[in-house]
Amino acid sequence: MSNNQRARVLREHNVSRETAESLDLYVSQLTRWQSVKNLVGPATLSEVWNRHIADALQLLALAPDAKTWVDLGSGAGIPGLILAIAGRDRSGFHVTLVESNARKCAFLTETGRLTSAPVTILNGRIEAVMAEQVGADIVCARALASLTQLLSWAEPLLTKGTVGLFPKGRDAAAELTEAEREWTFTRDLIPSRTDSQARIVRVTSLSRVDP
Ligand SMILES: C[S@@+](CC[C@H](N)C(=O)[O-])C[C@H]1O[C@@H](n2cnc3c(N)ncnc32)[C@H](O)[C@@H]1O
Repeated sequence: MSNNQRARVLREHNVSRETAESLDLYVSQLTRWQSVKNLVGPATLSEVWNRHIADALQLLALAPDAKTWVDLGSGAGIPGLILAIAGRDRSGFHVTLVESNARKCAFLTETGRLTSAPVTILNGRIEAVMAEQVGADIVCARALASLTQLLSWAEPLLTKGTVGLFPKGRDAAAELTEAEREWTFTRDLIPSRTDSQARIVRVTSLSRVDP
């Protein structure tokens, strides 16, 4: 793991010493659990600061005033747990992590506790818990499903004022075209800071296309 990569990410995201220490703890937990639980793609661990930490942190800058976040299909806590660690000094900051896999939830619970991250971990299926998340400021999800599926899951929130932030790869424009067959929404395609081909889709004011 490159110390240069770590230093650059911490500098570019203006991370405090205390938060850097907690992110180090997150990385050491991820590395320790990875050997037995395979939480992230094995090839990505050597680039964890850019591929995972910076990729998550860039979302904070897109919603500087948001306090309540919901991360769908959180996996190893990307982006949700990383956001909670970085945002934990902000008053009222809280992230709900929704993850159906129990062993990933065990990792999230232990690592959330060790890093004092303001998280609630919901070990269940997204479709079963969305109604209780209405009113959140932001819903996000990385590497989970097509944009059409994400909008469908997040409909109870996105139709009531929540903003969606969905990191997507190079097919973001095609995913938007497909989603616009079923949904009407306001959207921006924001260039990713970690991958020149990737985009973050920001969605607001969702409604279903009239049949
Ligand atoms: C490919 S992983 C991505 C994890 C993480 N967001 C990331 O970017 O590394 C997708 C995760 O979503 C979870 N998942 C898939 N469908 C789900 C559902 N319907 N409800 C809750 N979690 C789900 C899986 O267990 C898995 O951990």
